[in-house]
Amino acid sequence: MLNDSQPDLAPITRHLRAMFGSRLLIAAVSHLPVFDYLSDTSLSVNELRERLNLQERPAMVLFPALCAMDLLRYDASDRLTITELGRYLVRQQTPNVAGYVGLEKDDLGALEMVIRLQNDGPLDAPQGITFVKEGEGPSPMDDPALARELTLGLSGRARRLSPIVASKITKRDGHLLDVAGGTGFYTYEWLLQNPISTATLFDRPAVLSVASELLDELSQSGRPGAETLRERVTFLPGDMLTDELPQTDILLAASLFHDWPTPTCQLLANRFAAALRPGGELWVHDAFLNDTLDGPLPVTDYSAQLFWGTKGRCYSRAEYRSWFVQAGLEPTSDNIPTQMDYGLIWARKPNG
Ligand SMILES: C[S@@+](CC[C@H](N)C(=O)[O-])C[C@H]1O[C@@H](n2cnc3c(N)ncnc32)[C@H](O)[C@@H]1O
Repeated sequence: MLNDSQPDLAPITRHLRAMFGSRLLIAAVSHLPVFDYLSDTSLSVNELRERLNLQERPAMVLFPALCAMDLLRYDASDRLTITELGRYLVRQQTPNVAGYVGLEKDDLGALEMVIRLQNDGPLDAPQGITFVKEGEGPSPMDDPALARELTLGLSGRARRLSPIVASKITKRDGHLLDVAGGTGFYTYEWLLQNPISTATLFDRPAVLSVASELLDELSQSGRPGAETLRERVTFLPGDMLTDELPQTDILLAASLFHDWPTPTCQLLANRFAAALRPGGELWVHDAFLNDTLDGPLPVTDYSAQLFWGTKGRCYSRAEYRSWFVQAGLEPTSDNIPTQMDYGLIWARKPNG
């Protein structure tokens, strides 16, 4: 069993994700070019978006990242302006390091980041988008080999974080619905801590077959209660965007919203609210931007990674809570850290 007294693995994922932040920096300095537009004026988010010809998602990945790098900031009128540090990226200033950053301008990752920023995603994705199943188009989550690779790729993080998450979300005799539950570890650990409760693991069929194998392994581990898991879990294949979801007391959305654009997040929040029984709870485990959309740096780097690979980005708690309110839920003010730059927030469905 793991718990939060063990080392936080965040340094590893921070080093990994810094690559995507670096690509944003090079794109902003050498290709877009953000610092030229802001060199002698401040601009609102929408004004800067228009000048750069960026859609909402790439702008909400790039601008928070440049703020987190202390290169841009919001002034008292909520307009973006260059910081003292950022002035060293303005070409008219002497000295500046825009040319030095520009030595990397032909880096293939940076060039592809520019394309993705300008296009709000890759120009072409013949196999579909990572971790996403939407409509009739191809999805790697429906290809047995790719679904296995991607699901097992998440399994180490899930093994590590799931006991911590299970210890922090509500203990309850009732039902947990783990939507887009992937490996199933969040479900299994919660059931181990709630010995008479039941759960549904909802995901694509190819993902659930990997989750079932992982459950076989856990069931035979000798851990107390592990032998009861199989009879308490229902594997439910489906499409969370269109299929009916079973009624539940607790709904867990772990690393889920961040794969989707804002309108889909609102749709999902509405669907999840409808699946909750009165008094039920929607729990989100994710990495959150500051409500001021200016950091923290590990999360803006993660947002850049998600922008690169999925249809989503990281969102602030305020953005989540606005979806919850629109879905008829009552957000709590709890901000519960876990590890690896993740945390939990939750909302309640009113009674009756
Ligand atoms: C980033 S993974 C998160 C998995 C797990 N919750 C975790 O935290 O490890 C996203 C999951 O969403 C699932 N998914 C994507 N689109 C889906 C859809 N339309 N219906 C159901 N599941 C979907 C994927 O198969 C994948 O397992």
